[in-house]
Amino acid sequence: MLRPTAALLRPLTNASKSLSPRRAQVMTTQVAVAAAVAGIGAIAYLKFSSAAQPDAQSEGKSPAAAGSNFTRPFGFRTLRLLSTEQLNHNTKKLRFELPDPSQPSGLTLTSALLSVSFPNGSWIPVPRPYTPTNKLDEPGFIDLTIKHYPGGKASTHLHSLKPGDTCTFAPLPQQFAWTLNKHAHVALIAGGAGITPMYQLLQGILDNPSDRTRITLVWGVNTDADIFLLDEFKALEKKYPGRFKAEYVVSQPKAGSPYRKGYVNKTVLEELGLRASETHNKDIKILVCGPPPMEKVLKGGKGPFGGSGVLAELGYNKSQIHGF
Ligand SMILES: Cc1cc2nc3c(=O)[nH]c(=O)nc-3n(C[C@H](O)[C@H](O)[C@H](O)COP(=O)(O)OP(=O)(O)OC[C@H]3O[C@@H](n4cnc5c(N)ncnc54)[C@H](O)[C@@H]3O)c2cc1C
Repeated sequence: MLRPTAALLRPLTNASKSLSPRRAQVMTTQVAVAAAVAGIGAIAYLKFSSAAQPDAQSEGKSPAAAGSNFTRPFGFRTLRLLSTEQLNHNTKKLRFELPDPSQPSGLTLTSALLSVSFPNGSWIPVPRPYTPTNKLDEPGFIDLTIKHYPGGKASTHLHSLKPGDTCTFAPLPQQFAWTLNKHAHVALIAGGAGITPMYQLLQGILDNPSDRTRITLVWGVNTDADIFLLDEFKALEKKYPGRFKAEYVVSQPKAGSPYRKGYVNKTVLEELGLRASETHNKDIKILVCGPPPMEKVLKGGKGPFGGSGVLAELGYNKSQIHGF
């Protein structure tokens, strides 16, 4: 899984490694002081820009300057919440206004934003990545689909926001770039809120008339009530027969549930035609996004003793698999 803060600090750590021990120590101290000062400044900036209700807002304009959506990595933007929609018992769609209402976000497929919030007026920023789920060419807004984890710092704060409130975001460096028609088939295996990058990607693929990639979506959830986007997926299956198929796997289904019961395991994936040896999987990419236990079962554990996962047992090699 992505570790945004580690990625931010990596260049500083690498720079100090190549110097003599004494210089490195002095440099490290200077860098640490500079980083602390910059950090405090950045926190103050983010805190006040997040909390601010600038004059522009009272004039009905977005808090950030117009003409500049997310075009630079780590270019922070404070966005105003336009509306919220409850999608199921624990998931909300939050629509934020972009600084330039005439332009789309500027994000590319499989992008995520880093949200920086200050829950309950705290001075300690809580950075968390979220994946926009609206079509990326839509101008003027981004939608975030956020699951509430009880006690979760960022998700509780974001679920508490009301239209007019603001939150600060920056684009994260892309971990996986989608290339048009590079693969004949893509299998998207999601668990819980891990559906969001899959939804962003599959909309981008299917909306692009030049992209012919076939998509199999497998979404594992705990209960029937956890499923949302059902109508959207049904409509896409109808619009793209033979190209898009969604399968739901529910670990604790209600009586009479129409969905497949259990976890996303080897048997389920075999039954869905996802064995590597099958002819239609000759040129396949497997993308996985879910809670750590699910990712471990599918991709195997980390390190030499991590063991192989279900996808290796199905015949896939590491280069065919990407985890968000
Ligand atoms: C690249 C990327 C994109 C993401 N996109 C989205 C998105 O679009 N929508 C979305 O809702 N989330 C998304 N997430 C997850 C999100 O960043 C947060 O981890 C999540 O909202 C929980 O944060 P929190 O501060 O509320 O919880 P925390 O305060 O960090 O944790 C509180 C409790 O929740 C549990 N918890 C936290 N995260 C998870 C998890 N992922 N699965 C199971 N239990 C968990 C913890 O065990 C803990 O007990 C994404 C994560 C990554 C890495």
